[in-house]
Amino acid sequence: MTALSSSRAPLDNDDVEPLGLSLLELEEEETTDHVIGDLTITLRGYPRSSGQTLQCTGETTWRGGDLLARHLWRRRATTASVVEVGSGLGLVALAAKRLGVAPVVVATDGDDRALDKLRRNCGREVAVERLRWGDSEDVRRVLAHAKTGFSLVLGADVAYTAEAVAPLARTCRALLAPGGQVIIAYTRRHVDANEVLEAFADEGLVMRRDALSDDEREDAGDRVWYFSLVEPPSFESSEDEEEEPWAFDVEQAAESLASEGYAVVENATRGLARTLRREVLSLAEHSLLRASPNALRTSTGREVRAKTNVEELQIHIRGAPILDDAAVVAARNLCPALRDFGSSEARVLGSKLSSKLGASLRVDEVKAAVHGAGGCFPAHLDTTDATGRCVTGILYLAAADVAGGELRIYPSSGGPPVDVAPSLDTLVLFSSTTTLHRTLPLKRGSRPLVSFWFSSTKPLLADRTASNKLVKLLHAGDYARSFRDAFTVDGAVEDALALDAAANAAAEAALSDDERATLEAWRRRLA
Ligand SMILES: O=C(O)CCC(=O)C(=O)O
Ligand SMILES: [Fe+2]
Repeated sequence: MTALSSSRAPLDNDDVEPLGLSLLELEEEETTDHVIGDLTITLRGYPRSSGQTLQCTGETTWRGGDLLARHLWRRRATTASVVEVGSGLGLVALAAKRLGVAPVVVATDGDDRALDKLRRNCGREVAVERLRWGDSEDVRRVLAHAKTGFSLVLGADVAYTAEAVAPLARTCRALLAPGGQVIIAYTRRHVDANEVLEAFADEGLVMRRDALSDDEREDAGDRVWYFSLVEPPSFESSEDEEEEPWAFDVEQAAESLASEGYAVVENATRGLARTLRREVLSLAEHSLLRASPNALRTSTGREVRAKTNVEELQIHIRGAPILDDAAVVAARNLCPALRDFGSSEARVLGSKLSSKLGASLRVDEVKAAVHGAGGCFPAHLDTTDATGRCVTGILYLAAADVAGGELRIYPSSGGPPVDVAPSLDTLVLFSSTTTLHRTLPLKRGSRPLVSFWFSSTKPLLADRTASNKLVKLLHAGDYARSFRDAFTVDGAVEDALALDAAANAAAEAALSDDERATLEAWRRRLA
């Protein structure tokens, strides 16, 4: 079984070794009846219990398949054409055909043994094609049955190894017609549901977990769910996708990110910034942005001061649970470039950075924001490592009339702060975990931007925690000022700042001789 085959999860348990195909010879095939509403579908294949030991499990049926077939029966919706990926014995495809879901139904599998049984079960009723996920030749052959793509793409129990999920998602995307729907019955096994959702989102297929009906929940227990598309993906011509969206040397930026902890690029896009600016401003006009949840908090998390004059909306989050939010759905419909940014431009940037940095970056979040008069972020790090976020990107979208509102970066090298004007089409990338930054108060105009974060499962930028302690001491005055600039100062803010000053004094007293020497050299250089 190769990663591209569409056979199904063989094992419930990672500890169970696949015993090899020879075992197939020992198993007796059997005929089983599957009751789908008022239909009975008879299939020949290996008994379900053998799924625990067989390597090739397209030859038995699985609970996700029963459930998906029943879902079609309950749904009673008709459509133009159906394709099933990883059909196995053919239950879902046969149900689709016999329920009259569509005049065109195509069953597929990537595994030769499964295909034999699939062909036998489907007879002349349902067309059967070999489809190895990610294989464009196979996709082309399947698409011969529905020239503009299939209006319904189905898959049951198809997310069985982590490596197979990306080719699966790509294949579903390639088979889908404009305006079509994808329904995946997912069974919780080795691959986390969020990984599946992310892989589909990476292909522009933003899906969510659907609620099961009571009957379905009874059948499915707590291990099977459906995912379906929240919104149709965009179907711009594929040439557009191929075109490089970024107008700068990403390798060079990656180098600077790795060595300095940040990179600043002007004229970063080929016209995208203008479109995004229009879209982000339209979100503000439609009152779809919300007050920033950032606040000044005590070390116990209690909010001391809310953040003012900053409004924002998360647009893309991996796993996409946020799409239950009506404002986000409205925003995504209103703003196609913003909607696609996470799965197209940001993703392209992430994969280019990845190859340079030797890691695998994926888009973790995309957020649109508009900062108004006085809006300002105090000095902070974006994350302290637990979330796996490693790189922050901000694409600034302000017009020429903007004054103030610079991003101030405090380099880990101990050099002077770097101020970046939030001008249209300026992109900043920096280390989310180690680059201390703030913004300066906005004096005139507004400050629209798109910020995004990449995560990685392994650390890819040098750990600068040690030097950052010194950076914070080096800029302690500006650090404190940034809080006064960002929040209306009252007794509680003064108390927080006094605590911070005491913490700095203690940290400075505890420095090693080497650290003290470094800090003093930095101070002399800045003076
Ligand atoms: O608006 C900016 O330039 C930076 C905002 C920021 O630091 C953040 O959202 O974490
Ligand atoms: Fe930040």
